[in-house]
Amino acid sequence: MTLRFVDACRLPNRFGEFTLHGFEDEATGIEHLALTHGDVTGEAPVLARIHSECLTGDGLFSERCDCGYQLEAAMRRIVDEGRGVILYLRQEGRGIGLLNKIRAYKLQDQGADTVEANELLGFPADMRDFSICKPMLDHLGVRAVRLMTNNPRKLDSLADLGLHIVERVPLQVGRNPHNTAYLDTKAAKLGHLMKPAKAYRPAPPDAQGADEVAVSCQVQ
Ligand SMILES: Nc1nc2c(ncn2[C@@H]2O[C@H](COP(=O)(O)OP(=O)(O)OP(=O)(O)O)[C@@H](O)[C@H]2O)c(=O)[nH]1
Ligand SMILES: [Zn+2]
Repeated sequence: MTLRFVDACRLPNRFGEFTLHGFEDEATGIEHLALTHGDVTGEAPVLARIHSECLTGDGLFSERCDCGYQLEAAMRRIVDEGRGVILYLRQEGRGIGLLNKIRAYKLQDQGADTVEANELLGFPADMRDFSICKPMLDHLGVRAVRLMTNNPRKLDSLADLGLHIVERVPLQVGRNPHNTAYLDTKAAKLGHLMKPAKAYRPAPPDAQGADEVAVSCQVQ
């Protein structure tokens, strides 16, 4: 794979001031993004999120998954910390693509779980390839990361690809009545490290944002 850096620009958003970096994987033509906040170069490990595209969760506010909540929480934590990086990888639907994810969601509407739905469509449970991450982080000058994730397989894949991960930072947010079964399947079948959840309680009226939703919904 060949990574080509295209350009970077300011990206202020409602959480803070980010720089948006655009890349192309020349082997596949896929465009990937990185968001940085503060100075991410140097020896000190950087708070990082490697986020797989989820148009439905990240852009359309879907409650079927936890992706949008995780993205928001990651941005808030990075801004609170003063520095950090998010790789936004264009690997929608754990790599099966958006239209196949819609097919998989329909099968889940009919009773399949998230793993069975992929398999019924002829795909493995997870088709993602994380090999672009190391060259992206190298380009940004990131040498070591504290990675926000609940997925131990992702940690193993990234470590095998040469990423220096000094710590896993849990990122358990956004449980709600529409994604409870999905999150439980991720824990049971895909090995995600999830603390047990209490029954869902609505967030208090003054709670805003992903972290607050998590606090109101999950056992700490
Ligand atoms: N095929 C498929 N993909 C899904 C489904 N729900 C979410 N996704 C995709 O799953 C990807 C996110 O993966 P997750 O397993 O939620 O999380 P992860 O990135 O492995 O682990 P974390 O770092 O803990 O978030 C995104 O690309 C979503 O589009 C689903 O039901 N079927
Ligand atoms: Zn999602």
